Amino acid sequence: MTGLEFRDVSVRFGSGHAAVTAVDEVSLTVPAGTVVGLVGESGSGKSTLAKAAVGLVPTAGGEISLGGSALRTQRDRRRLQMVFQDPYSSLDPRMSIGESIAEALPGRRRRAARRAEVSRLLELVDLDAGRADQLPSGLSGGQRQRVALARALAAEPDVVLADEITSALDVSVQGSMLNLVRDLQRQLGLSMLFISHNLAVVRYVSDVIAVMYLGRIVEAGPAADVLARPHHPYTRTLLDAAPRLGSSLDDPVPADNPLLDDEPPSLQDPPSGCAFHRRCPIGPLVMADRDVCTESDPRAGSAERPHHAQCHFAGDHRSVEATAP
Ligand SMILES: Nc1ncnc2c1ncn2[C@@H]1O[C@H](COP(=O)(O)OP(=O)(O)OP(=O)(O)O)[C@@H](O)[C@H]1O
Repeated sequence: MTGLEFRDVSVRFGSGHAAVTAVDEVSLTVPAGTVVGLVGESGSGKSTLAKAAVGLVPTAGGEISLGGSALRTQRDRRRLQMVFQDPYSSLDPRMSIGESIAEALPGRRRRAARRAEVSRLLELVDLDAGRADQLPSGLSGGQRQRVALARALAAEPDVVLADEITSALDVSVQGSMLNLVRDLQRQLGLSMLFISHNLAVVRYVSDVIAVMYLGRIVEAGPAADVLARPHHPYTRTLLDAAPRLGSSLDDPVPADNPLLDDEPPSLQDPPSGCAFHRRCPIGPLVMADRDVCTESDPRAGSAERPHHAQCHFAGDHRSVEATAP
């Protein structure tokens, strides 16, 4: 079982002058039993990549496979379950939470068996089984998001795609949601693509971190490695901007810091060479070689190593800075 694999996947929206490549030849694997954190600014293409996997947007190229087989039909894609940011709109307000979860259970079951399974799932997400008959309106945002997660798990997915599942929650309950994700991963060996624009959140749950910028994965690797030795200047910028989480999540998750204070370039008119060169903090330090950053696309040089980055100076920044005048 190789997990979920994106190979050279592209997604385009619009046509003619208005065309944008929201996902640009992305390759990424979510190995079985692993949480892969996908981080990047708003508009970098994170949601679009996940939506392509579940068939909500069509791909313009590449292949998405699960366990080594290409996902082609909606039936194949049911092995993936997506949980969205907004727990208010993702549950039917007229259905009890028990009914919502039961609806996602595969196969036919007797009533008592369904109820038992719903109870098990509610308890799995730390909700009292006695709540099964409540309507979502009786629940807080954090509780609804737990129900949304239970509903996703009810479908017995191979991979859960969690898209900003803590962003709409009160800062004070984000920590317990992240703890739940971590517990579930340990308990069930869950495979997850965990999307957030907040690196402080991603670092808490992820085994692997992938960094997305302007439709591309610009760096990916084992989480500890990426955090300790970021190869790409964009990742370093995100790290500098991310408030640190302590070793325990008893404290609320720190509020978001703006990642960078300027806007990312337009997808309609992407920069030449390296897509990050106009904002790159090391650009001015490597003046002599700067043509390479403005003229040459670094992706051509990136290797398929466990920790890799699309930067002409990947891994060299510290020495570049040390030798800069
Ligand atoms: N249905 C669509 N039609 C046209 N453009 C779209 C569509 N969906 C997304 N886009 C564009 O694709 C780009 C990537 O958007 P996407 O939502 O995937 O980014 P993101 O990294 O998930 O950010 P956010 O957290 O803000 O959703 C953006 O420029 C967005 O405007």
